[in-house]
Amino acid sequence: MGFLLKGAHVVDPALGIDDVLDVRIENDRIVEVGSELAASDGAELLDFSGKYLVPGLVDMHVHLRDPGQEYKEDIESGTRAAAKGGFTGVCSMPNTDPVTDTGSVVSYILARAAEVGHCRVYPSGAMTHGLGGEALSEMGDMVERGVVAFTDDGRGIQGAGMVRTCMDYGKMFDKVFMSHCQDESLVGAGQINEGPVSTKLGLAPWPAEGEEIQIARDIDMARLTGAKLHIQHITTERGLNLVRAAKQEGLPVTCEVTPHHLLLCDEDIDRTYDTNLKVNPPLRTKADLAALRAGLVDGTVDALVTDHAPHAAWEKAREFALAPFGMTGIETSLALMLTHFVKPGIIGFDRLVELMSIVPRRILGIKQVQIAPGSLADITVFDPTVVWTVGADGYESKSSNCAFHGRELTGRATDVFVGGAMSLREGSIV
Ligand SMILES: NC(=O)N[C@@H](CC(=O)O)C(=O)O
Ligand SMILES: [Zn+2]
Ligand SMILES: [Zn+2]
Repeated sequence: MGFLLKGAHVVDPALGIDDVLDVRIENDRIVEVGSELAASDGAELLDFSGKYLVPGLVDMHVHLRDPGQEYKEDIESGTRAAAKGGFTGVCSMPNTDPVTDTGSVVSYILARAAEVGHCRVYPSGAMTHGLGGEALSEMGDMVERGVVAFTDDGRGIQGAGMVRTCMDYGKMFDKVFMSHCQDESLVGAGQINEGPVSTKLGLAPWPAEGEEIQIARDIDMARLTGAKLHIQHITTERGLNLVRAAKQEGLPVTCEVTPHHLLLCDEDIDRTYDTNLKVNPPLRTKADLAALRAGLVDGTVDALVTDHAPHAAWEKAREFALAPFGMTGIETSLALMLTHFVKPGIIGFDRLVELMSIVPRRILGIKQVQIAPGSLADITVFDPTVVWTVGADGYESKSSNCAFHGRELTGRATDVFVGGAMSLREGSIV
C-alpha cells in the first residue's frame, strides 16, 4: 500500500526545501523524495501539480468539547473539521466535562480519537483540579497517559502562588505550561475590549490589563521556577512586548495568536453586533492588531492557532451579554492565512509552515515531521489559488459560530495524510 504524490510544490523550511518534487509514501512513512520518481507496483498515483505540499499542520489550541458537551462538538466531528481545514493533528483543551484533570479522561480522549478521529489528537491536561485554581491536577497520571502540555485554558489561574506550585511540581515532567491570561478582579463580567466601542455599545468593558498582568506574572513565575511557558491567544501590543522582552532575556517563553485577533478588532463588533465576534480574550483595537501582525512577521509570535471554540446556534442567538465566548476556526484558519498574509506577500509559505506546523510541534514536544525519507507521512496539501466562500457548503464542525461566515477566501486544503492514510481527498473527508 502506498502513494506516489506527483509534482507538488514542496515547502519544508526545516530542510530548506522550496521546490517542485515528487513524494513517495509507503505504509505510514515517506520513503523517497525527488524529481520524476517512477510509479511502483500497487502505489496510487496522485497528481498534485499546482498544489503545495507541507509537513502536516498542527493546531495547538482546539476545544473538542468531548467528554461532556457533545452537542457543541465531539472528537469525531472536531477532528473531521480539523482534517477539512488541513490539519493532521490538534491539541485538545481540558475544559471538558469532566475536566481533563485526571489520567482516565486523557485515556478516554486518546481511545476515542484512535477509534473515530480523522487526525491525531494531542491532549492537554489541566494545571489545577477542576480548573478551580486551588489544587494541583493529577499531572503525573496524565503524563503517563499521554498529555503533551498543561493549561487551565478557559480560565486564568488567579493566584501567583498556585502558578508557582504548578510549575515547581510539574516541571519535572518537562511539559510546557500554557497560560490563559485573565485576571478576574479586573475583567469581571467584561464582554468586549474596554474602550470607546464598549462605552458606545454599553457592554461591560474588558481592559487589556486584565490579560497583560497575568502575562507579566507568568513570565516572572517561569523565570522563578525554570518552567517552560507558552502564552495562549495573545491579543495586545503590550502583552506581546512582554513576551518579546522575555525572549530577549533568554527565558523559555513562547506565544500564539489566532487569525481572528489578527484580522478583526472591536470596531467590527460595533459594525455587526454579531455574538460570533464575542470571544475570550476579546477582539482588541486596530493598533493591537497591527502590533500582532508585526510580531507574526518578526518572529515574536511563535505559533498560529485557532482556539476553535464551538457553541450551539441557540447559545449564540441570545443577547450579547448572555452569549458564550468563542468562535469556531479550524476550517478557515489556513485559508485566512493564505488569503490575508501569504497572498499579499506579508509572510512567505516557509513562515506559514513554521507558524502552523514546525513550531507548534516544537512547543508541544512532538516529534517533527519532515518531507524526507524516514519521516512519518503526516502531510498537508493545499491549493493556494482556489476561491471559495466560507460556509457556502456548510461546516464539518457541529457548530457554525464562525465570525468569517460568508467571506470569500483564496486557498484551501485539498488533501491530508495522517500516518500515510488519507483523511481528506480532493477536499472531501475520507
Ligand atoms: N476562547 C473562547 O472564547 N472560549 C473558549 C475558552 C478559552 O479559550 O479561553 C471556550 O472554551 O469556549
Ligand atoms: Zn483561553
Ligand atoms: Zn481556548
